[in-house]
Formats: sequence, structure tokens, C-alpha cells
Amino acid sequence: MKERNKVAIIVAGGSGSRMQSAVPKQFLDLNGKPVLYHTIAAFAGAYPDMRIVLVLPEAHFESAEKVLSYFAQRPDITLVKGGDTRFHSVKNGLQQAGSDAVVFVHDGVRPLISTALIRSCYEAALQYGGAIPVIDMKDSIRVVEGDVNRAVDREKYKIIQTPQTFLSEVLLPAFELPYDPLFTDEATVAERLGHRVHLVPGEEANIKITKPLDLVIAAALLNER
Ligand SMILES: Nc1ccn([C@@H]2O[C@H](COP(=O)(O)OP(=O)(O)OP(=O)(O)O)[C@@H](O)[C@H]2O)c(=O)n1
Ligand SMILES: C[C@](O)(CO)[C@H](O)COP(=O)(O)O
Repeated sequence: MKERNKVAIIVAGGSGSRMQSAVPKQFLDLNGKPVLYHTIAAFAGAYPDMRIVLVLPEAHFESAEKVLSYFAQRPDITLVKGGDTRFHSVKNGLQQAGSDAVVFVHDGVRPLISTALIRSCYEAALQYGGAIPVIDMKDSIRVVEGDVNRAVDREKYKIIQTPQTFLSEVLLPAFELPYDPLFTDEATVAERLGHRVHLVPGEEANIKITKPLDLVIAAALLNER
């Protein structure tokens, strides 16, 4: 299959309200370096020709310099300002994607992403037009409808991760759709335009740092490597 340009849109334009820290979680320390450093390093190291688009809150553009100062060799990075929602941040990043590319959209706060997962998403996107990583549920789950709740079969559900990886000709037109609050990831947007979503096995360690406990878990996992 023909090789493509590779563009990682790392979205880090959020405020991290659930983390309840004064500094947005993407800039917090994780084993001596900012969370975002680990995320950027994973993509920069996955393919030598990876181009990185880093989406940040405009007020934190200066913090990017601090993150990049940890690199011995500064990766090829374009800074873009974030939007009001994750959808709008991705849309801003996509303006830098260009054509004939495989586009990886990844949460800046998933710093434990592996090279193997980035590459398996790339290969699957070339084959199927797009791919997203998923993992199984470990807990029992219930659906709550008003005052009523009932157990459901967890085998029918998957936990969704990033990098959500698509050919540029799939993702760019999808992000011209009007915003819908249900657009919490890229697959949902592509699906709205009629694309079938291909799933690849994700990784348990590819956690999203959302609450304080996640940072503790991420630090422990990094120590294991
Ligand atoms: N307007 C936004 C909102 C979110 N994100 C990014 O999307 C990723 C996943 O979002 P989430 O974990 O929800 O981050 P926050 O929105 O920052 O957190 P919270 O919902 O707790 O405020 C994060 O890397 C976050 O920075 C973004 O780029 N732009
Ligand atoms: C894209 C995502 O990380 C997949 O699990 C998730 O949907 C982001 O959602 P959030 O509401 O921004 O946490």
C-alpha cells in the first residue's frame, strides 16, 4: 500500500476542569517532564516523517516552549490555538493537515501511547480509511433511564481511546459538519457522514489523564517501562 504523509494532531486545548488543578493537566509533571512532553515524544519517535500539530489554549502558547525545551532535538511542530470544545480544537488543527495524509488525532493527556499502537492505527487507516483503538470493559455496567436501571451485556460495549486515525479525505469533509454535542471523538463525526468505523485493539495503559488518580497511575506505569 502507498505510504502517506503522517500528521499527528495532538489536542491539548482544554482547561482540565475535572483535574481541579491551577495548571492545566497537560502541563503537569509526570516523572520529571510535562505530561505533553511524553505524548509528543511518542509521536515524534513513531515515524521519522511524522509532522505534529499541537493544539493549545492561546493563553498557554508560552508553556509550549517549556515543554519543547525538554527535547534534545526539537520535533517538527506547528502550534494552533484551541477552540471552545474538543471538536473545535480538532477542527482548528485539521486546517494544518494538508492533503494525502494519514491524520492521527490524539488526546494530549494520553501520554502512555506506544509506538506499536500508533503504527497499528496507521496500517489500519491505510487499509480501511480510518481506525480507532478500543479496549474491553472490566466492570459490570447498567443503563439508567429516569428512575429505572437495568443490567446490560458489557460484551456489546467498548471503551474508546485515541489516536483516532483517518485518511485526510475522510476527516476533513466530516469536520465541515455543524457541531453536535455528541461529537466527543472523531469516529462519531466520520460516522455521521456515513463512514463505517474500524476498531483496532487499544492498550489498557493508554489511559486518559482526567482526574488526580490518573496521574498517579500514569506515573507508576511509566516507572515500569
Ligand atoms: N476545548 C478543548 C477541550 C479539550 N481538548 C483536549 O481534548 C483532550 C481530552 O479532553 P479532556 O480530557 O476532557 O480534557 P479537558 O477538556 O481539558 O478536561 P475537562 O473535561 O475535565 O475540563 C485533552 O487533551 C484536552 O486538552 C481540547 O483540545 N480543546
Ligand atoms: C476522545 C476520547 O478520549 C475517547 O475516549 C474521549 O471521547 C474524550 O472525551 P472527553 O469528554 O473530552 O473526556
